[in-house]
Amino acid sequence: MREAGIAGSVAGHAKSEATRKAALEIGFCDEVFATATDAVKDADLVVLAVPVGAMAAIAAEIGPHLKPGACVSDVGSVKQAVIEAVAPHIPEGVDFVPAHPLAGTEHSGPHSGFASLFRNRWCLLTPTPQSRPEAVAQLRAFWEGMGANVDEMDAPHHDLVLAVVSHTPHLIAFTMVGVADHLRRVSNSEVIKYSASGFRDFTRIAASDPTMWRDVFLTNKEATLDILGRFTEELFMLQRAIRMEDGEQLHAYFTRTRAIRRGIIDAGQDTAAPDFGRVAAAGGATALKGKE
Ligand SMILES: NC(=O)C1=CN([C@@H]2O[C@H](COP(=O)(O)OP(=O)(O)OC[C@H]3O[C@@H](n4cnc5c(N)ncnc54)[C@H](O)[C@@H]3O)[C@@H](O)[C@H]2O)C=CC1
Ligand SMILES: O=C(O)C(=O)Cc1ccc(O)cc1
Repeated sequence: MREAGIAGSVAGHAKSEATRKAALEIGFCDEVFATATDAVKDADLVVLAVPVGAMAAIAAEIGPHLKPGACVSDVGSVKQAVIEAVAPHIPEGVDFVPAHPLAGTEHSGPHSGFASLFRNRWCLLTPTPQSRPEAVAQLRAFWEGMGANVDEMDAPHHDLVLAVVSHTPHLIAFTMVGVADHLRRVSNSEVIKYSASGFRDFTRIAASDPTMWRDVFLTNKEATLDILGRFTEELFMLQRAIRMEDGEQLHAYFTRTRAIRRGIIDAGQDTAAPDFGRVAAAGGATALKGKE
């Protein structure tokens, strides 16, 4: 936001004093507040950036303190649950436009952010029937200003898509690292030493924040279980093919998956920065304040 010049000023809130201090030191925020209610005062845009399971509590806290005409958004990895948690606390005259930038790392905290994080990455907006088109357009411009490509979809579809492309793959990575850890015949040092890039990426993903991922699976339960069920069916089919030494089936399967990968095109676009006002960021909630 700051690099793109789309924030007049950024106010932040995080519960931990160390996080607030770090956010100021690295220039992530112009000011930090010990309470979310202070951070959102006079903010034009408030971005909730807490684990999905903590969204309801922070929305309830800030609800009565939001400026009329403000827009509330979030970056949660699951969207239906966030809408259910946040929407009841949004007062009349304040917009709520849920969003999910598909960008991040296994690291957490203010030091994990960097200006190019969202460049050429997708940000999915899942407006509710109550989200005014003007607010949706403004939030789109906000994310495009940081270099993101923006798409809109409804929240249930978002949650299903993410179960396929992110949530279930993360679960598989967590599981595979757990399996390697249990296998006493292969030491942890051998796992690290000899891991090819695929498994190394599993271990990177397995280092992601446990609270965040617990909340993702608890709140996107149905879609994750649906995809996981399909995954295990395919896995059993491949397991059987290996047992039966059915090379033809294995080859046909891998030929199909290779074609899918080759069909995936990385399309990116840079967009112009919108003219945004003053931004207030909260470790847990980020708020954009009036242009000064
Ligand atoms: N890390 C990633 O790669 C991505 C994360 N997300 C989503 O963004 C959100 C935030 O994740 P990160 O920024 O990675 O986490 P983070 O750990 O860097 O920041 C989370 C903040 O929430 C605060 N917090 C935690 N529990 C809280 C509670 N009960 N009440 C109030 N504050 C609380 C923490 O103190 C911290 O300041 C999550 O909903 C996550 O699903 C979305 C895209 C990518
Ligand atoms: O670290 C990775 O590879 C990620 O996939 C980061 C990530 C985590 C959660 C999201 O909702 C979006 C992106």
